[in-house]
Formats: sequence, structure tokens, C-alpha cells
Amino acid sequence: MTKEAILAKVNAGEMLPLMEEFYTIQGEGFYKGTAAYFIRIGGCDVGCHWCDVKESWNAETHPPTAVATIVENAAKYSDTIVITGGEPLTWDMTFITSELKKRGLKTHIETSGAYELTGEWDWICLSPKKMKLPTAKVYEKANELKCIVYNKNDFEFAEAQAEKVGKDCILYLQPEWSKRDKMIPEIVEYVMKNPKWKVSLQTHKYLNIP
Ligand SMILES: C[S@@+](CC[C@H](N)C(=O)[O-])C[C@H]1O[C@@H](n2cnc3c(N)ncnc32)[C@H](O)[C@@H]1O
Ligand SMILES: Nc1nc2[nH]cc(C(=O)O)c2c(=O)[nH]1
Ligand code: SF4
Ligand SMILES: [Mg+2]
Repeated sequence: MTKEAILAKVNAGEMLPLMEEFYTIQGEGFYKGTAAYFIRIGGCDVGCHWCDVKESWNAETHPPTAVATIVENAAKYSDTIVITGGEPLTWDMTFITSELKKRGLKTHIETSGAYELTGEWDWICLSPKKMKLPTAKVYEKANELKCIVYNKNDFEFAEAQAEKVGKDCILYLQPEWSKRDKMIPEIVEYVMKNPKWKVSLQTHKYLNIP
């Protein structure tokens, strides 16, 4: 295929820059503890300084891969597929989610919501970032809001984000991994005082799994 042809397919969401894919246990949020197949798509320009997958940022370093191939493979492992990144909404998610749903698979997304919400989702985990705020539509559609707590100011940001999501959206505070020893006690105290929030931990890191 020519470079132009590949670019056209990527723009149409029929090929995506695939960084990695793995069958594991969802470590975070509402589905924590549930087996799921993860598809990690490269490309993100949100720029969180504490991001735990900076290798995902540059889409050029991840090979454009046919969505048909990604979906066919994913279906062998699980009925729950988590699309993450990078920032998956950098790309048009319409085609990949429609192919997954055609096979009866459940589609979950991990997103900052910084770009237009595309695709058909059974579960949307919205993790807003100060540098590039979510779009109006993703606030409305989010099933869970997962705010990362790196320092005390993040509680205020989390409250402002919680104002913007729907009334059934489940609210989580998740410690930034490198600050976990400092921030876990703060989060515990905050959740006891403000019980509309729940604690989310990156349990896969404690389990030593991907
Ligand atoms: C790597 S991001 C990819 C998806 C999307 N770009 C996003 O930020 O939601 C997956 C999840 O990991 C969280 N995350 C990333 N780095 C983290 C860290 N150092 N500690 C805790 N959570 C982190 C993000 O906030 C997000 O909820
Ligand atoms: N096990 C596991 N659970 C996760 N939940 C969200 C993740 C992500 O990087 O999006 C993630 C991840 O990288 N691994
Ligand atoms: S938006 Fe997600 S992938 Fe992008 S830098 Fe932030 S945590 Fe990392
Ligand atoms: Mg992760």
C-alpha cells in the first residue's frame, strides 16, 4: 500500500497505529478485577507529565494496523474489549467499535475526552486532564469519571469535573502512581468526608500484570 493509501485508511479509522494489545485484568475503576482484552492505540498530545505510557505519544512509532486484523484477534480472547492509548479519540473510533459490536463484543474506552467522541461504547471511562479539557458530549455520555490525584489541588479540579457529568456517572479518585504513598491517605480522608466519590487504585501494578 502507498503512504497516501495508508494515511487515507487511518483517517477513515480503518487502520490504526497499534502500540500493543494484551489480555489482562482491568485494573482500574468500575470493572476492576474483570478479565478484558486491551488494545492500546498510539498517539496523544495531551502531555500529562506523569503519564505512565509516554512511549504511546508519538503515533509515527506505532505501525498502522488493519482494524479487521485487530478485531479478529481480539475476539479470540475476551468478550470485553478495552480501547486505550495514547488518546484513542485522536482517531475515528466509528469503524473499530462497529466491527467489535458486530461480533457481539462489549466496547469499553479509556479516554481523556480531549477530542470529539466517536464510536459506539458500552462503557466510557472519562479521565479529564487540565491541559485539554473534555468535550461537552463526552461529559454527558461518561459512565465513570476517573480523576487522577497528583497533589491536593486535584481535589478541586475533580469537583469541577464532577459538576459536568451526568447524575448516574460513577465518581472515582485515583492516586497518581508515583505519589501514591503521599496521596492515598489524603484520598481516603477526602472520600470519607465526601462519600459521593470512590477510591480507584491501579491494581494491576500491585498484581504485577500488564
Ligand atoms: C494511559 S491513559 C490512556 C487513555 C487516555 N489517554 C486517558 O488519559 O484517559 C489510561 C488511564 O491511566 C491513567 N494514568 C496515566 N498515568 C497514570 C499515573 N501515573 N498514575 C495513575 N493513573 C495514570 C489515565 O488518567 C487514564 O485514566
Ligand atoms: N490492567 C490494566 N488495567 C488498565 N486500566 C486502564 C489501563 C490503561 O492504561 O488504559 C490499564 C492498563 O494498562 N492495564
Ligand atoms: S491523556 Fe492519557 S495517554 Fe495522554 S498523556 Fe495524559 S495520561 Fe498519557
Ligand atoms: Mg495503564
